[in-house]
Amino acid sequence: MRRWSNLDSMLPPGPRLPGPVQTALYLSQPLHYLRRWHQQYGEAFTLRMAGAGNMVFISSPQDIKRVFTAPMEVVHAGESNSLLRPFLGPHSVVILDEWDHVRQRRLLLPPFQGERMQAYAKVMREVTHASLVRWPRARPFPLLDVMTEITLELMLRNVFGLETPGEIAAFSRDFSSLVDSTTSPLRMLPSLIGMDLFTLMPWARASRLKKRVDAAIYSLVARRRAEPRRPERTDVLSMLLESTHEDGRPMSDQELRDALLTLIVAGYETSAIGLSFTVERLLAEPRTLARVHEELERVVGDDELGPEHIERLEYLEAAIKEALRVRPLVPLISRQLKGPLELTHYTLSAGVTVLPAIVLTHFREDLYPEPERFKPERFLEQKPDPYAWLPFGGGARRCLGMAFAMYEMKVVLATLLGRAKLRLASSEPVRMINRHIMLAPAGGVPVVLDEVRARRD
Ligand code: HEM
Repeated sequence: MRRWSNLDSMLPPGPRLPGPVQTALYLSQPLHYLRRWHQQYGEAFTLRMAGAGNMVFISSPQDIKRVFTAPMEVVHAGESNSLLRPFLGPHSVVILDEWDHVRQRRLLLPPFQGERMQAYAKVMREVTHASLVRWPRARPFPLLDVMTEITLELMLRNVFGLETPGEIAAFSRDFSSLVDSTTSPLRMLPSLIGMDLFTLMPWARASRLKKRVDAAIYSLVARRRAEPRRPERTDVLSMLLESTHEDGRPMSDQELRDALLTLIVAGYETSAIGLSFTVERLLAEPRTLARVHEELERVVGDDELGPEHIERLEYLEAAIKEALRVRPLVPLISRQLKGPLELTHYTLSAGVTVLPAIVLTHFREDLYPEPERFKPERFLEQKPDPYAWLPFGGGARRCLGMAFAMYEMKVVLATLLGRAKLRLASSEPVRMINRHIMLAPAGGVPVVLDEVRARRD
């Protein structure tokens, strides 16, 4: 049904509260208010956010398809990430739009294509085994912490190609401190008004840390450029060093630095949250965990987990997809309109921000009957509809690391669940809370590890 707003005849309806009140409500409890306004105003609604103008939230696959398939001149995503420019650099794929974006993305794509994933499997498996034996026993600990250590190490080994424990530990320490010191909303403030905090305050802790991280990346790049080619190297940086622009130029040092930092920032925390939520859902639903165990026994048994098994772990893959549906760790994505965009019932004009609300789409009763229930079977025999299942966004901006993240989650979980006897530390449901722009598990999913079986391979 078409319901016109009384504020602007071209926009879907929305709350009539003053902009600052809408902003405050939304920021206080985003999920609660999004769901409430969705119920109240229907599948497309408009919020007027202080400083951000009109924001139209959409949730129907038909509308989402229109956004994902619109020409790149009409839908921009890089602009809203521009506050990350001082941190990620001018060549970061996340802050670029149109042809600049296409060109940079093409340079990064080859190491993230599906068939490349097998090259990363061994490191993923071994890092997980090594982590598991260090986990505390018989007392609660937050799963998210150990998952974050695993995914950060995997980025450093599989993407950066680091090999020695000393180098990995030094980089992890500086990088984690840098992320912690830059991502609080207060510290983001200067970037919001276009100021580069790192240049303006060279003495600040964050600026010093960034200098250290940058220096470590530049020295890694210099070392790798000087190194004779080693065919056994399968890391992402090896491929990026061979990547060339259309005119044959290799990527510059700054482009490589921006790419590496972007990949690690986009990739490690997201995957750790995805892993933690998947384990949490499986432990909370013993029926599904039993099916995962049965599949691991049947497909892997006493063998060393390898690519030939990973592709056959269909139930585990369906469980990960279902966990990403019920726990969409990136709840919203956004596009700025540079020209008119026709939705099913509205035509939006340039200047509006349109937001596919993943967290609303994933809970639509018409798409997912009993939407709150964790049912991996939904994804067992059919591929997800890209406009109804969108934990990785979509269109030309779809997560560049999607194949990597899905493969990584499968390998880490198959390795862990084959050996670890875990249980949730509390019977209270784990809530989703805001962490930066993501949704993370409150308390980091406290679990207890009762037993670790010896490696069977
Ligand atoms: C469970 C894990 C992950 C989730 C849920 C996730 C989700 C997302 C989402 C929602 C977007 C925005 C897409 C859009 O606007 O349409 C995105 C973008 C991106 N992701 Fe991921 N991501 C994950 C893991 C990773 C990993 C492991 C990497 C790298 C190795 C990565 C690299 C990127 C990059 C570079 C972009 C920007 C793409 C562009 O602007 O063209 N992500 N991701």
